[in-house]
Amino acid sequence: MTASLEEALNNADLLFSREQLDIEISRMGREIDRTLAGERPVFLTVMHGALVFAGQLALSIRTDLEFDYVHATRYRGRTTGSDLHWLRRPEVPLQGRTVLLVDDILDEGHTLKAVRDACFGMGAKRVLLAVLCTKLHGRRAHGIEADFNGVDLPDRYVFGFGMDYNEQARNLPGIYALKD
Ligand SMILES: O=P(O)(O)OC[C@H]1O[C@H](OP(=O)(O)OP(=O)(O)O)[C@H](O)[C@@H]1O
Ligand SMILES: Nc1nc2[nH]cnc2c(=O)[nH]1
Repeated sequence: MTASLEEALNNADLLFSREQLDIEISRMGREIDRTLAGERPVFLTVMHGALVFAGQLALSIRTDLEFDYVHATRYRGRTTGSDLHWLRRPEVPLQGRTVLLVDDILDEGHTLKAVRDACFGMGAKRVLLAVLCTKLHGRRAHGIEADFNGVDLPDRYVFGFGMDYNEQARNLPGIYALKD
């Protein structure tokens, strides 16, 4: 049975506060500006998880951005991933464009790998990956890593700051991890 959010919080640790994440996201914005060197990218948010992070990251980037979003989900409210379901593909033409792909978490990497490949399939010339957090373990899909990363995480299920615990907790202002 699904635990309530209260039960989950009683069985979780706060890993990163909002204040700590604010600092890292501002740093990422500066790094992204330097890398873009004035080029206007498609800022492609992967819904739902990236919603909170993407808004804050966009405000930390000074280069102008063209917004679009995709909706792809592999976990669908559960704590283990399965096959990827596309609910929305990019609308903005990506031919010849640099895409800044924005997601909350790089875990096993299957989601971002599939979305990145889809962007290349639509003609993107370069796809840069920006994630709020990266989970450290040996299960990453081959050939996927973040170009811009906020914080590293232990190998535990996390929620908050856009990430869900059974579709709860996305608006918690920090990253929490379930105890093992
Ligand atoms: O690296 P992976 O193991 O593929 O996992 C990362 C993905 O999992 C989460 O999405 P989820 O499928 O939970 O959908 P959501 O964004 O709606 O929460 C998260 O937002 C990433 O997109
Ligand atoms: N909420 C959440 N989504 C994920 N997607 C992949 N890993 C995770 C995780 O630890 N938490």
